[in-house]
Amino acid sequence: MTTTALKPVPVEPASEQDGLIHGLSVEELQILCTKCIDAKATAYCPYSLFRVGASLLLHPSPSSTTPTLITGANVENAAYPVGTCAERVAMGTAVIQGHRIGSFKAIGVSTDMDDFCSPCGMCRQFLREFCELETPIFMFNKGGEYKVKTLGELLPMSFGPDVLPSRETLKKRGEEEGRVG
Ligand SMILES: O=c1ccn([C@H]2C[C@H](O)[C@@H](CO)O2)c(=O)[nH]1
Ligand SMILES: [Zn+2]
Repeated sequence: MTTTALKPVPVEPASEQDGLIHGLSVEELQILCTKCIDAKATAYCPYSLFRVGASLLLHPSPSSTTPTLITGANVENAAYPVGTCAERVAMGTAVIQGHRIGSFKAIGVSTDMDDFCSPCGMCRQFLREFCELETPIFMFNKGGEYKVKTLGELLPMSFGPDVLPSRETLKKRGEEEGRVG
């Protein structure tokens, strides 16, 4: 299932350096855009009828000749809150394939709207577990135009695994304080 590739066009100045857009080549940005638009077609959203597609671009491995992407789409449920967003479906898929922090070069999100849809708060936190704060999130509208923000911009002063003391520290502290759990 493929869409005619829409050309990604920024609607705001995007950071460009050495011919790269937020660190992505024109080819990588094109495939990030195409993949999240294609993924949108796989959404299960009979309740909201609001299709969302997400794509995760992996950092290239030394042996890879073409960009590698993992995709997801929103999956809803008759019990509405049980439904899952496209971003978490994509990231969950990546995680079970063994990817972790350091794997992800960029994230793409697309909808059928003229406007730009940014990941919800729950997805921002979910992504925070596995992405650097510098990771760019490209938000594409239905025409392939985009706005881009880093995860850190979308989730300032965030809480992440780095904040938690190690299990060893917690255990030791618990023992010192005479706590059981
Ligand atoms: O960034 C977003 C925002 C919403 N949705 C989904 C959740 C629900 O299925 C539908 C309407 O909120 O869109 C996503 O997948 N990603
Ligand atoms: Zn979400």
